[in-house]
Amino acid sequence: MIALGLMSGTSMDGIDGALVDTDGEKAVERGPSFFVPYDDAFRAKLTAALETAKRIRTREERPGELAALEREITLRHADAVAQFLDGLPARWRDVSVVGFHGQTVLHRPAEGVTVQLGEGALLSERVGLPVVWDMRAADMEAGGQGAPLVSAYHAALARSLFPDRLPAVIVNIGGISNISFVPAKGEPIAFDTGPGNALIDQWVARSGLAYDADGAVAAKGRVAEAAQDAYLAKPFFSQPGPKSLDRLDFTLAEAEGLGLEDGARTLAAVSAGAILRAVEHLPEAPKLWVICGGGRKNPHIVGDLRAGASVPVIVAEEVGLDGDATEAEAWGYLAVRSLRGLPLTYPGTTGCREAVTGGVHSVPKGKSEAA
Ligand SMILES: Nc1ncnc2c1ncn2[C@@H]1O[C@H](COP(=O)(O)OP(=O)(O)OP(=O)(O)O)[C@@H](O)[C@H]1O
Ligand SMILES: CC(=O)N[C@H]1[C@@H]2OC[C@@H](O2)[C@@H](O)[C@@H]1O[C@H](C)C(=O)O
Repeated sequence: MIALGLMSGTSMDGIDGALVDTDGEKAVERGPSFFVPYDDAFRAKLTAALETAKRIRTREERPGELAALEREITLRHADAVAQFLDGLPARWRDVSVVGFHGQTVLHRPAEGVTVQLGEGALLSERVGLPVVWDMRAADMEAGGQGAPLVSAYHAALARSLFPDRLPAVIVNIGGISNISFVPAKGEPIAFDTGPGNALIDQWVARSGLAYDADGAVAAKGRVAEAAQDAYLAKPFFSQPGPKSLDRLDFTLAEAEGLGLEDGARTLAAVSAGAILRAVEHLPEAPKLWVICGGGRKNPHIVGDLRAGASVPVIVAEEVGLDGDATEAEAWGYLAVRSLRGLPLTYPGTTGCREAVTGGVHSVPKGKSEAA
C-alpha cells in the first residue's frame, strides 16, 4: 500500500512529507518526499500556542486561538499534499492512505494528556484520501507515554538495511531527541533522550537566526562545562525509559549569561551528551549509532557523539536513508499498521501495558476505508 506520512515536529520548522510503499511489516520501499517550511509569522503563532496550550486540562479543549490554529495547520497540510501529489511520477500516484501527525502543543504523559493540533476528518475531505491521525492517544490510554512512536519503523529499517550490525540505535535529533534500540530479534526499546535542536534554535533566535546552519555559530564558541554539567545533572537523564518530553520541559535557563557562540556550542554538547547518556538505560551496548533528523546536520552534535561513543556513529545517508524524511516516512508506515490493526507501540517503547495499535480513521464522504 502506498502511504503518505506527514510530520510537523517539535522544531516547528515546517511540514515534512514522504511516501512509502509498505505492508506495515517488513516490506518498505521509500518514495519521494517534500518539505514545506513555515514562515516566521506562522512559527511565532505556533510558539505562542505552546503557552496557550498550558491551559488545556482535557485533550479535546481548544482554548483561545487554538481552534482557529488547528484549522490553519490542517489547511496548510492539505495545500502541501495537493501540491506534492500533483507532481508525482506515475509509480507513486496511487496513494491509499495519509498518516497525519499534526502539531504537538502539549505533552504531559504523567497526566495522560497529549495534544496534536490537526483535524484528520477535514484533511481527508480536502485531499480526497483516507487519513489516519491522532496516533498517540490510544497508547496513552493503554498506560503508555504516547511517544516515541517511530520505533516500529526504525526496527523495520534497521533489520532490512543492516541486519549484521544489530543491536543498533537509531537516533532522531529533532526539536527533542529520541532513540530506538533495535535488537536482532524481538521488540525495540525506545525513549526520548533530551533536548535536540529546540534549545539551539531558541538560543540563536535571539540573534535573528532560525537555526545554527551547519553549526557555524557554534564553530566560533567553546563548551561552557559548568552549564553543560548543569543540564546533564538533571534527574531526567538518570531515569530509565520509558520516558518522553514536552517541548517546554527543558529551557535556556542553564545557558543564560553565555555569549551567543559559546551558548550555541554548549547546547550542541548538551544535545550529544543527552543522547550518550541513554546507553546506561539500554540492555546491552549497541554496535552502531545511526543519526536521523535535522540535528545530524550540526557537525558539533555529531562530532561530540563520535567522540563519546565507542562504536561507529553514522548519519542516515550512510545506510541509504534520507535523514530529513525518516520521521515522515514513519507516519506513513504507522498509518498502514493502524489500518491493519498492528501494534504501533510496545511496553518497551512507551510503557504501554501491552502492545497496542492506535489512530483515528477518517474517510472522505462517499468513499470506503482503504485496506
Ligand atoms: N543545516 C543545518 N545545520 C544545523 N542544524 C540544522 C540544519 N538543518 C536543520 N537543522 C536543525 O534541524 C531542525 C529540524 O529538524 P527536524 O526536521 O528533524 O525536526 P522536527 O521535524 O521538529 O522533528 P521531531 O518531531 O523529531 O522533533 C531545525 O530546527 C534545525 O535546528
Ligand atoms: C509528543 C510528541 O510530539 N513527541 C515527539 C517529540 O519530537 C521528538 C520526540 O519528542 C518524540 O518522542 C516525538 O516524536 C517522535 C518522532 C516519535 O513519536 O517517534
